[in-house]
Amino acid sequence: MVIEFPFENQIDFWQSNSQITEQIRQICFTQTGQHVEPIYVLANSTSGLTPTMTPPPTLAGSGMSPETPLNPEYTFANFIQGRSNQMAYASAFGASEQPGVLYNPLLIYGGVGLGKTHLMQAIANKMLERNPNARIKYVTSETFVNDYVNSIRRGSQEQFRNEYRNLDALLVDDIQFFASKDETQLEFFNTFNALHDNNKQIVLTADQNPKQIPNLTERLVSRFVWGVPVEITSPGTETRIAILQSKAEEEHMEVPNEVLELIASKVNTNVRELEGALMRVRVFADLNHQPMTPQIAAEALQGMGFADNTPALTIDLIQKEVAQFFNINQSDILGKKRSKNIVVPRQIAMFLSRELTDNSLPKIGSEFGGKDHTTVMHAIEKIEANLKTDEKLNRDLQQLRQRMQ
Ligand SMILES: Nc1ncnc2c1ncn2[C@@H]1O[C@H](COP(=O)(O)OP(=O)(O)OP(=O)(O)O)[C@@H](O)[C@H]1O
Repeated sequence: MVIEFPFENQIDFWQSNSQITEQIRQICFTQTGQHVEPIYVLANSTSGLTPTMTPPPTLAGSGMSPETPLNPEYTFANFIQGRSNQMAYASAFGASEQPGVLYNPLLIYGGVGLGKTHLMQAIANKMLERNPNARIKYVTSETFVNDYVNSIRRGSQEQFRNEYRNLDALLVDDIQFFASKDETQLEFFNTFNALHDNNKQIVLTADQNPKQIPNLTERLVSRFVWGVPVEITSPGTETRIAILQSKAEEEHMEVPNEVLELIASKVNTNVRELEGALMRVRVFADLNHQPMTPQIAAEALQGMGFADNTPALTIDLIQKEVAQFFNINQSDILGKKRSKNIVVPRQIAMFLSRELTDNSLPKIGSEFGGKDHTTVMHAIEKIEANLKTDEKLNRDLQQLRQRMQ
């Protein structure tokens, strides 16, 4: 599938290929309802992007797939640990410290977008940091299958074996696709043994425990679970917030905590969607020339199929929004100052509290620093009267309502 992607207005916001890839994943998911992996991002010269993701050279004539480059951004340093991935992190880190020794094979399994590939590649990146000449091959199981089939077709099995067995580490992503491919499973079994017998590191990922993957031969399953099969599950709320904070920092974005909390509360599926949601909120806010507020975030994520748990509008939230809008402090709104730049926002906040919440006049008064209900009534009448003639007031109120819906 080829997706034409309207870079124009949005290019400023995407500074790295990984972000673009993430965004494309999101778009593919929205359009097709399926998780697909974009292969290459081709950028033209006017887009302002350097085409760093152009296809790497093929191994001419060998029938072997082009090398899949490791993503240098997948490191242990930027992987956030939580209860859901602690074991996987510790085992992967252990494998990177002493490849081929303790955690061999290392099998990480769990649902989509939870960090399996990240950890797998972090091992390889760490190994390369220590020894830039380490021979490491990263493939998906589909690539392994294709390479094997091509080697049969071309009679180049010797070359295939050289390619896959003379390694310091072999990383195979998504081994569930070996299911039902008996000949490939036998070839992989032999590859596995050759590497393992020589204490070379093997790292595998799967979408579920291999014992539950149908149509995998028993001897292969027994090899897969030989070392330490570790599961990654969906991160809890705190870990999701920490991941968002780290992502925002990486991208030099200043995002208020309430916004991160809102995104984390809505997107509880996987980390890929979590990151996509953050980017979506950022782009949405920028395109609308609005600051990132919980309301804007909720609007940006509307209709994306995430949980609708937008916090109910409260008087406190209205006061905060109005204060931010008029560039004053919330304490000014609650206080007694009588200067015009404070009195008008205070009256507006009271007016909106009456309009947008179910609170009574006495309750609103008490939440505005213990004021009497007649003060609230006076404020509401004043705003209603001014709305008949004051265009700016109409515009301000319109914008405030939009922010809070
Ligand atoms: N704990 C984490 N800390 C920081 N980033 C994370 C974490 N978990 C996942 N990510 C990020 O989420 C995105 C998806 O992760 P990754 O591709 O590793 O998932 P996966 O489990 O391999 O998914 P799939 O099964 O779809 O291949 C990546 O950008 C990765 O960096």
